[in-house]
Amino acid sequence: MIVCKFGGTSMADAAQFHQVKKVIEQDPRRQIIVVSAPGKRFPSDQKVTDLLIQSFYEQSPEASRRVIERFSAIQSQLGLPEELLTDVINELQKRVSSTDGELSERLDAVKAIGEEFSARFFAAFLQSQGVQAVFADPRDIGIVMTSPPERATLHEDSYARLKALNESSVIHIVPGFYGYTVNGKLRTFERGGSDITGSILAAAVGAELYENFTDVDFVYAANPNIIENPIQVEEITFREMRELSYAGFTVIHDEALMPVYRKQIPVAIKNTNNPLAPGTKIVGFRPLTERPVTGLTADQGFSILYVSKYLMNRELGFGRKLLQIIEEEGISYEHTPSGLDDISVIIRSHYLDARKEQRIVNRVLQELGAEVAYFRHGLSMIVLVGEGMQNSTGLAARATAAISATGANIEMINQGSSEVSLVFGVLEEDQVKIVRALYNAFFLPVKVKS
Ligand SMILES: Nc1ncnc2c1ncn2[C@@H]1O[C@H](COP(=O)(O)OP(=O)(O)O)[C@@H](O)[C@H]1O
Ligand SMILES: N[C@@H](CC(=O)OP(=O)(O)O)C(=O)O
Repeated sequence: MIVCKFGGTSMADAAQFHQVKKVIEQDPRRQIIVVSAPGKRFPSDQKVTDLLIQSFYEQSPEASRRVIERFSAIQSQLGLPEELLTDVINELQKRVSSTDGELSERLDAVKAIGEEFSARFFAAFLQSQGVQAVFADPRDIGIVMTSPPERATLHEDSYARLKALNESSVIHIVPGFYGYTVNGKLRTFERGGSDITGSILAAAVGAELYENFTDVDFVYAANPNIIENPIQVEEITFREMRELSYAGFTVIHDEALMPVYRKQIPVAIKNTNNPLAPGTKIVGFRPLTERPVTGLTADQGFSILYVSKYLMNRELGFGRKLLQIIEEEGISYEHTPSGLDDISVIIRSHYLDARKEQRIVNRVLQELGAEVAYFRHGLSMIVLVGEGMQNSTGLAARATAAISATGANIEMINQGSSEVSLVFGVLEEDQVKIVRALYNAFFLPVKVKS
């Protein structure tokens, strides 16, 4: 049994529906198919999920109209029953105008329309082509979620229920991205969460492989939107992929790796439109290569809380108290590089606003007796990742030299959460030139001086 996930670009229109059907028919083991909402048909297009969010917040008839237009085009081009489109229209109108529940719950219900109807339409299309396929409602098969809305996680009891999918002989078309709480409340994962749905199902049924289909032939050593023709990564460890996915590699969601990793189920990242290409294998272990760094990535939208107090390192519990203040504001943090008399806390900027920042600074100065405390914004995190890094001497020096040669300042350096990553905090405006400099330093053949 193979579990496949097809992302938004793979489900973007009727032609892609035909292509996904072709891919499924290439291997009879492809029995559980997770699909995302229709994504971009071309670079400047909009994902249906983004249009649904607009239709919710802006109560925008234009955004709702464009959602219906996307599904209408698929329905008419595939000759699907009109009732399916009517259902989309009715469900969209009902959920956007609902006043039942908290705002974030109502938003989840609207966002999930994209995946639900992508799956319903695709199942209907396969049936119209004589394929034994059914729409698998997350409520019925047991994708049980825990709160909170928008970033729910799977309830551990789900695995026992989902295992039953193993006994089925028909192809199950499962909408990604969402499930239901024990009280029947719809909850979505974080953005990009259909990857998580696929991983959960693969783990639950003990799949021999989890195939994550997207629109690129490989995972590349750097974002192909920044580096032209980047080096292909044919094999990568779970640990490396998690570090890279966490900080900007949008090709797979970082939380999608743990369920399959626990069961040592291999993952393959493949291209829906070039399915016979080998793709990138995500494995538990791989032999080290001559290249210590496997990939590099960048993610922007970070802030830094800088705190300084003489002899801070001698004050028992100073760090804990500082992080307690952050926690009491409902903020999670990313890194806390520190020195003898100072400490920095790296935070994703979307958690912050002027009033929160002022409250935090005041408490740090008054309650912790800090001499200096302030926020800096507009930072990017650049992450170098590689299993070979831990045994590679001089790597940090090579990286800092490459960054310094661009004229950019390094605001922060930190060992990542595992010894396979190194994190540099830089100004957002320097991000692209630094990614290019690091890519040249670690991936381009060294130009031997003649
Ligand atoms: N290192 C990388 N390797 C491959 N793709 C990457 C990388 N970093 C970013 N990407 C981008 O991720 C995109 C695939 O993710 P996404 O757009 O979410 O696709 P899907 O719709 O299949 O979920 C690729 O088209 C590519 O532009
Ligand atoms: N459609 C949802 C879930 C998802 O995973 O989409 P994609 O597979 O296109 O990244 C989102 O945009 O977040």
